[in-house]
Amino acid sequence: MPEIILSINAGSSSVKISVYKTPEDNSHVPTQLAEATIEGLTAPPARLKYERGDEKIKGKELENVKSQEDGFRYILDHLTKDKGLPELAQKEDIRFTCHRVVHGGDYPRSQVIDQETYHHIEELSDLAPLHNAPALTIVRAVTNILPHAKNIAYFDSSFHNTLPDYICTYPIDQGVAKKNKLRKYGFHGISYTFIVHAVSSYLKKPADQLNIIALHLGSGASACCIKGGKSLDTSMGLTPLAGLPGATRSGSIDPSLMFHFTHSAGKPSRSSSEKMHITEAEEILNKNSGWKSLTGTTDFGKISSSNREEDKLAFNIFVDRVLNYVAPYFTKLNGEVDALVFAGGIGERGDKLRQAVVQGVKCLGFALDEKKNGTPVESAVTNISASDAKYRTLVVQTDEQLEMARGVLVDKDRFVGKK
Ligand SMILES: Nc1ncnc2c1ncn2[C@@H]1O[C@H](COP(=O)(O)OP(=O)(O)O)[C@@H](O)[C@H]1O
Ligand SMILES: CC(=O)OP(=O)(O)O
Ligand SMILES: [Mg+2]
Repeated sequence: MPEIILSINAGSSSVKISVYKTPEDNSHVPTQLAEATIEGLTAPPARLKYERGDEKIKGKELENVKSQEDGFRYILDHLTKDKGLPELAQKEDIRFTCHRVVHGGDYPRSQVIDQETYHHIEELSDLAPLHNAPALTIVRAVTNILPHAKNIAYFDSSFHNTLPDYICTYPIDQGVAKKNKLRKYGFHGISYTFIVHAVSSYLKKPADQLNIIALHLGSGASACCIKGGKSLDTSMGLTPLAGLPGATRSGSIDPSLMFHFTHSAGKPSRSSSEKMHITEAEEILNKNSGWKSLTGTTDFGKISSSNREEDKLAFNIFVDRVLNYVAPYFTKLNGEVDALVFAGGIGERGDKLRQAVVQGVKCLGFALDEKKNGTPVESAVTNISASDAKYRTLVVQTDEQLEMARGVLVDKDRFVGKK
């Protein structure tokens, strides 16, 4: 009998939930029944996008949805009330819930969320202040509302377990580093796993032979150097703050900057609560920096099409910081690159940004077909390279929910029997 999988992706500015049915055969291909996205949590009012077959809702404004948990509750209600989705007429129909958890510490793969895993994820919350705590509010809501469903955590950090020691070690006192587990972890790994699978089937090349420079550019943005299908380097670090700037995040800055920014940097922030213990410095760099601090908006679509000086500056900063990773990753891969991949909300929809980034690495042999780049992407993988480009540039419509649902089918036996 087909079973229902609810796949939940709590991003820093959005909640995306997809509903799948398990296949009748032994394939690892779930069938998507519906997909709901609530975007704009950092630029209210939040908006709903819903797709089930031909039924589509686009941009419905939601006044009372302010957090990832509100978003989850709204979507669950919407799904169970949707008469066109008889497979999910009642909450009890849901057998598996997958949760995207950004920081998984040393967990090398997905885990059933029991008390031990829950507490471990909670302990890691301080290292992903915009993510782990909101994801756990959803886990708690699921435990209350759907007590019969099996909760499984998929970690953004697991994909980067292959980082070599010379890349994930920070040059600081190693006693302190080991005791406090201070190292580069890296994130967006569920998306990078999807990208590897998608590019592998698009190019008909085995995943373990693929070399990719991948850019996941959304509210949070990161770059990943993928060698032989595995993470060799990535721009995020101990936390998702490092590397590229984002909607509300500064990205990498001189670590001393905070000492000069405010003297109360080390004090608990006003929003420190039982759920989130962060200092004023962390609050400033995670929640009050990035595009929001430069331009007043977190909407990179608006920034890209604006002529205001502050928007142009933000755009140029992003292009510059992205380029700071592309050429070094190209050399780390010895120039043997199957594709430069753009993904995430900005990577998939930001044609102007793609154009500027690719222009910046033109000397390496990347070039875009302007028409293909300017056409909204529709398939999972779209080749936007110019016909005479030496290297391929692809846009991948990443789907973290699908990647997690596939994981359930692959690992079902491991989950069964464990509560
Ligand atoms: N047309 C567009 N051009 C560039 N950026 C866009 C466009 N539409 C949306 N975006 C940006 O995509 C980002 C959201 O990306 P997404 O990956 O969905 O976010 P999250 O990190 O919450 O998962 C937002 O910063 C939004 O402004
Ligand atoms: C890890 C991270 O920054 O995720 P998101 O882009 O979804 O906020
Ligand atoms: Mg995201």
